[in-house]
Amino acid sequence: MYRVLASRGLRAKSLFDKSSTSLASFTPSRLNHSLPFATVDAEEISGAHPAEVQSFVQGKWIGSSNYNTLLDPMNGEPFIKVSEVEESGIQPFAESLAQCPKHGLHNPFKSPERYLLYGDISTKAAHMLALPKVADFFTRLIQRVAPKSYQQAAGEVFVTRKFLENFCGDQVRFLARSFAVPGNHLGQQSHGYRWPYGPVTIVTPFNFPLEIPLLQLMGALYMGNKPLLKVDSKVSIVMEQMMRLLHYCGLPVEDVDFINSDGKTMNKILLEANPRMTLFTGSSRVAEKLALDLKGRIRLEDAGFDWKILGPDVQEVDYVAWVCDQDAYACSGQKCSAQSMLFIHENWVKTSLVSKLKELAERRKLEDLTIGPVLTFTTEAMLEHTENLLQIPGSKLLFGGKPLKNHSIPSIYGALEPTAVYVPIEEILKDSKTYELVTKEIFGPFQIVTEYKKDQLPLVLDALERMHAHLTAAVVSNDPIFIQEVIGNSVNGTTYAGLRGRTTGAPQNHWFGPAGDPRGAGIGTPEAIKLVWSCHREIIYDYGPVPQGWEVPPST
Ligand SMILES: NC(=O)c1ccc[n+]([C@@H]2O[C@H](COP(=O)([O-])OP(=O)(O)OC[C@H]3O[C@@H](n4cnc5c(N)ncnc54)[C@H](O)[C@@H]3O)[C@@H](O)[C@H]2O)c1
Repeated sequence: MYRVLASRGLRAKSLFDKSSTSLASFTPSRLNHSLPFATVDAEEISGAHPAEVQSFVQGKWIGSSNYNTLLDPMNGEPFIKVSEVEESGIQPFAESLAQCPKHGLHNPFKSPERYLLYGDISTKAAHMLALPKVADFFTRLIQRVAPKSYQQAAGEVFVTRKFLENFCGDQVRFLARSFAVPGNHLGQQSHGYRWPYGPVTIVTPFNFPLEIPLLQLMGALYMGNKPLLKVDSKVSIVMEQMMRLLHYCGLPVEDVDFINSDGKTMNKILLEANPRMTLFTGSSRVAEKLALDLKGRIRLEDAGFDWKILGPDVQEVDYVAWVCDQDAYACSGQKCSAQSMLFIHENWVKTSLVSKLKELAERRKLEDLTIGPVLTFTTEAMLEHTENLLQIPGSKLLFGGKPLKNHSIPSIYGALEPTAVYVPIEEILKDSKTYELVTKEIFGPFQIVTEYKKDQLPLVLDALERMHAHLTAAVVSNDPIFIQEVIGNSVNGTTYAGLRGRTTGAPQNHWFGPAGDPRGAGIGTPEAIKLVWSCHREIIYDYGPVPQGWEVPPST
């Protein structure tokens, strides 16, 4: 079986290997009828034509009789059947991971040609994603399962492509660059190497169905690990199709396993298969549980309660209002980097900023998915949270706070107008119960707005100090002294500073991840890949010669 599958992998690879013309001839017009890797048509998936999602283990696609039937978030039709592995079916996944030694599939001393192989796979996959038909396929597929505007979904595909372009050619081997330091005597030198962990697991959430899993998966592979990937079943169809594209681009079939399961089953695999490293992206609740279960062998990208501070210098009100709207409400607020809390300096309060923000939020509409279903909070839960906040003295609803109208979003999901609640800064800090209520992450189109006077910056900094999650932040000001003070007194891992500062944006060209936690992971850049997916190994060469006339010295 292994041989058959391996040769299938090789056949797929040879489509490219014949000559570079095979890619060139893969033009949009040829793609009009079908994509050579895809098993679904993003447009056709429906209650009448449900799609099926499979898992992949030990080189083959597998189904199961245990289906998780997903409802179309736009109309409630049962439209995707995810064949989920049950606890009784985890053995092949654990066995497959166990086949990979701790020293990985490759490392600087073993199979170095695989660094080049992954440069080639990245080149081919990037070319594929650059084809308009393929980019459109993934954009639409993302939209079907994690409804967001076409532009937002296309942005995810674009970042994924750019990331792959960054690791073409020799760039994968450069990730494993080592260094050497001269030793104490002739023949001695110490060399520092980036070493893989071997068998690893990746667990990712629903909100970026392509970008998060693909970037982490490739990072793990580049450094020589063998990953088992689990994506939230609500959206795993996207990565299932991407796995097929990667196989088409020459990914060896035995290098990655892909599992669909619920959280409990995945937890069991993690305990039984004992991966050497796990990358978890998702809620803090699950992150903390896994950190204990896995005895710390984990890196985390967890909750975001992301803040933006508008500094004392008021400029470009229209632009800043627009960025605030995008940060808080694009993807219906379901970005881990979404603006959760806006601190407005009194100088901005005198401007039309909030009314402009309201206007921009109110032009969002379901038809183009600039506002849409919320996948992990119901409408009732978000309305109840709003009500609780409005009990705080001095608080008020700035806009929103009502369910969306005229839709067929099923009630298991949320449908809320873009919402902003004002809470006075003194009240936010008054007691820990209020603080916790105000800083609860609502993964939907929801933000807290507060104001501060020029002598109240210490209160703002105190509010930041008390937060638990330190993912993204923005200091919107061109005043270097103000920026210095805020940055010097805070910790968020991805912080934008300057008039054009935003909280969202996880492109492939800068680090994205939390700070202030030794378990914190990163995504996107060479530094993130090296930190998350490799450890340091030092080899001290000491060849000699032993000095002439050397004698056994006294013991020490
Ligand atoms: N920091 C980041 O980069 C980042 C990125 C995206 C999302 N997030 C966060 O993710 C959260 C939203 O996602 P969610 O609510 O779907 O997260 P979640 O924690 O419920 O689920 C994330 C993944 O973990 C799996 N899972 C759940 N329980 C598990 C268990 N016991 N063992 C193993 N796997 C388990 C789920 O099936 C899913 O695949 C938000 O808090 C958001 O801020 C963070």
